[in-house]
Amino acid sequence: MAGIFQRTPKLWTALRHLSPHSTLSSTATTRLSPVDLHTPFLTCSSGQFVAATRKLHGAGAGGLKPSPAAAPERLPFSRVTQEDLVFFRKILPGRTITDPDLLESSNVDWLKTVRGSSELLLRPQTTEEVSQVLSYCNSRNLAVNPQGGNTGLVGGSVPVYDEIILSTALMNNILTFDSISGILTCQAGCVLENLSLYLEERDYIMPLDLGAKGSCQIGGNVATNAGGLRLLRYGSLHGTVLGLEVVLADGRVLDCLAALRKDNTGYDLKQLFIGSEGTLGVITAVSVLCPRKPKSVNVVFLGCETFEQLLRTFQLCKGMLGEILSAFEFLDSECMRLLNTHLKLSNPISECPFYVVIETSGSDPTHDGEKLHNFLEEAMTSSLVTDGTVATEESKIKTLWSMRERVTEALTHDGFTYKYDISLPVEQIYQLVTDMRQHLGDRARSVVGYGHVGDGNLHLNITSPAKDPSLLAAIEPFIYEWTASCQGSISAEHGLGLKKRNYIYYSKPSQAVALMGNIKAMLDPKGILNPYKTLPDNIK
Ligand SMILES: O=C(O)CC[C@@H](O)C(=O)O
Ligand SMILES: [Zn+2]
Repeated sequence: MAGIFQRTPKLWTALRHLSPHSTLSSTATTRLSPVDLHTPFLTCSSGQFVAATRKLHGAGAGGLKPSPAAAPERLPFSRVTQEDLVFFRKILPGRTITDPDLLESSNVDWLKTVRGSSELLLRPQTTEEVSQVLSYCNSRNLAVNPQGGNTGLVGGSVPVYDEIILSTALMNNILTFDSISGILTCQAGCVLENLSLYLEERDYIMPLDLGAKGSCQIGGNVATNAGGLRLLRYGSLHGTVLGLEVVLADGRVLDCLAALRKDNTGYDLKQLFIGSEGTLGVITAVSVLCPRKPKSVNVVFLGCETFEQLLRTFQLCKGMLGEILSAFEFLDSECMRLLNTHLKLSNPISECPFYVVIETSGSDPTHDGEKLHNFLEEAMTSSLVTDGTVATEESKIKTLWSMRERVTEALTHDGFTYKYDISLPVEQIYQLVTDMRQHLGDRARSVVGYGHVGDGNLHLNITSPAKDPSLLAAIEPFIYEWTASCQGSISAEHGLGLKKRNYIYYSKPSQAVALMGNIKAMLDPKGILNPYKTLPDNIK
């Protein structure tokens, strides 16, 4: 059951044509009944559908070679020989892949913007096998590209040249789950969605939820420090990952897989590997602190006239929904246009410059419903929102979430996409989109803004009919300079990978980058792990 509310009779009339929902008006003549808000449901996002489409469609137009600027020279690593293959086949029988057709999808990133030319894919099942592989590669000076679900957006998960692809896909066992503490321990190759389903059967959820959950793997999520849609509520993986098992470049196994909430015995080494994009070690197992599955989830889709009103809605929402607020996401009208045009998704409310997806997750449907009702009434009477719809039933919730989760997919049908993942003080996040539009004029096909308002994380995406170096030159370094002028981050949650590594200095001082270089040299002296990623080509 879903409800729609609106500010004016005219809008209400328009909305009634869209679907036969109940209404909540600011004049309080018709209100959302408690039933609308209290209907129980099982899960709260449409990740499965989005992930499945992601798998099928891949990305849109554009070249498959990294641009010369993005591609450094091949470093002097050894090349795989027949003797090497004999060794790998001995330790990984049937899982040493050299067939070019089978290698194809592992050599290309999801966006189809980076293509490597690896001739060897290894599929270990155990930590011991990973250790044997790395120990051998290190001694032979063979470069290795660790790979999870290959859903990354910065070219971090595919080889640049002929690096050996080390896939974690077959390391997909759940090791333990403690139903009292909620601590899950599993191998790195477990697909995020499978973990979510496993946990939901036990009344828990993963603290992480992403549009790519049908394909992405937990090891890859941790390696990129993926943020996603629940970060506002459950925090980043730096907090929810309690332990890691990592195989170092020389094959040593670092067992930091403790499943403890508190542990102050020395430096917290696992933190180094969270977000290191496979450059410091290969994550082979993870223990994660999982929240209880909420008993009551509501999703609201709202329209705002200005970004200023959207921010005031966020402020109001934090105050009035408090502990039950679990997501506050936005998309602009350009995103809505792409969803309509390319995916045929229809706008569930009337047209607005900005749209907001708010999710509440709590333990008491009556309490949560009342809070949400009061918030919506206040948001309307103070004219912060112009239109909206509420969903409590699982399928409606999925439909509303897909308006936000499928923007990435819609963009792939719009042309070659330049992607930016920026952290800024929340008041400034949309100004960047406005300035970029003005700066580019009609040189871009679309300039869209969406993202995680609750985390101050903007996804600014720009499309053109095909890859366009002059457009790129207009975007960069403009966008990085703009971000740096606000002390923002040029990578909020996607990592630096191949594409962004040389822009690190816009967000990190040279001392910090130099220290990162020292850490890399200490843990991986030959530099065999995911070369050409994360760290800049020349460390100052
Ligand atoms: O496509 C993007 O740029 C963002 C993808 C993802 O981080 C999201 O929040 O939807
Ligand atoms: Zn995101």
